[in-house]
Amino acid sequence: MADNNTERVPTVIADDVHIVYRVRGAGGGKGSATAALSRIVRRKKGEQRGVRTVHAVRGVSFTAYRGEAIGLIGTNGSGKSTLLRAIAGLLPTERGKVYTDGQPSLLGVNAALMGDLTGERNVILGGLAMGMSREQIRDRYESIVDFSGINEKGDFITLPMRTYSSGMGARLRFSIAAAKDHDVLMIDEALATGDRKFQIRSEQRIRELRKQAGTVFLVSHSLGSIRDTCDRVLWLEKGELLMDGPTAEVLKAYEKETGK
Ligand SMILES: Nc1ncnc2c1ncn2[C@@H]1O[C@H](COP(=O)(O)OP(=O)(O)OP(=O)(O)O)[C@@H](O)[C@H]1O
Repeated sequence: MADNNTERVPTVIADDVHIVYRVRGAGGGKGSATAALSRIVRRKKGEQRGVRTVHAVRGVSFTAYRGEAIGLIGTNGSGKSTLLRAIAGLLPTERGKVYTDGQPSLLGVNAALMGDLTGERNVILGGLAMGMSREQIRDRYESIVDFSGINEKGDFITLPMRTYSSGMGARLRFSIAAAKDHDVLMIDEALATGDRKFQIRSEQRIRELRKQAGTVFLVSHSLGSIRDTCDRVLWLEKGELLMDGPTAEVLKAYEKETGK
């Protein structure tokens, strides 16, 4: 555990957070009897015509502290990515509040890099987007590319990113984000797409980031990655927080429930 963990400085506080998506133009199947019935039910509930709602996160509360690495687990569609996006300030809360210390950085497999630009240009773009100066990017460029391992099999960094495999893209995104120290770094599935060698490197980097007093959130279906990296786990199911506790305890309960 990180030394500074004893101070217990909160970095993220989620207080009864509810997130609701509104999907327009999702009426569907106008003519059928079931569609007509569901329209009537929706109108009774006061929903707007042609707008469906998805209540993706339901009353989640927790406090994250400096030096913690927190895993987020749960079956598909349980609300993990939605919760991270809300913490990053990318989604408004319907009810409840998220308080953060500094600006959390969200690193997802869909992080906005440009497919038509080379890996090289994307390192610069991603670095600037994270608030690094051009000098800082220049200084760290080599180590970012080395860390990503993109050039291990040839000069791929000078090719457009759309030519990368999904694993290569995810590795480059992680490497760019990991080049900077973060107060709160949130990683959505990035590790699962890399190979074992890269996973070990990134797990090591996550441990370093934690030592520099940051908080790391990791969403993953790979329980191995969660076990190796996190000391605390939040288990979400149907948008609700089912369990919040030490990794071994929560994973044991999750494995029992899911039969993994
Ligand atoms: N942009 C969106 N518009 C409407 N509904 C959405 C949107 N994104 C997610 N949802 C819905 O919100 C719920 C939670 O989705 P979310 O992506 O947060 O789950 P997840 O736990 O990260 O899933 P997975 O493990 O499959 O990545 C799901 O019911 C999903 O259909």
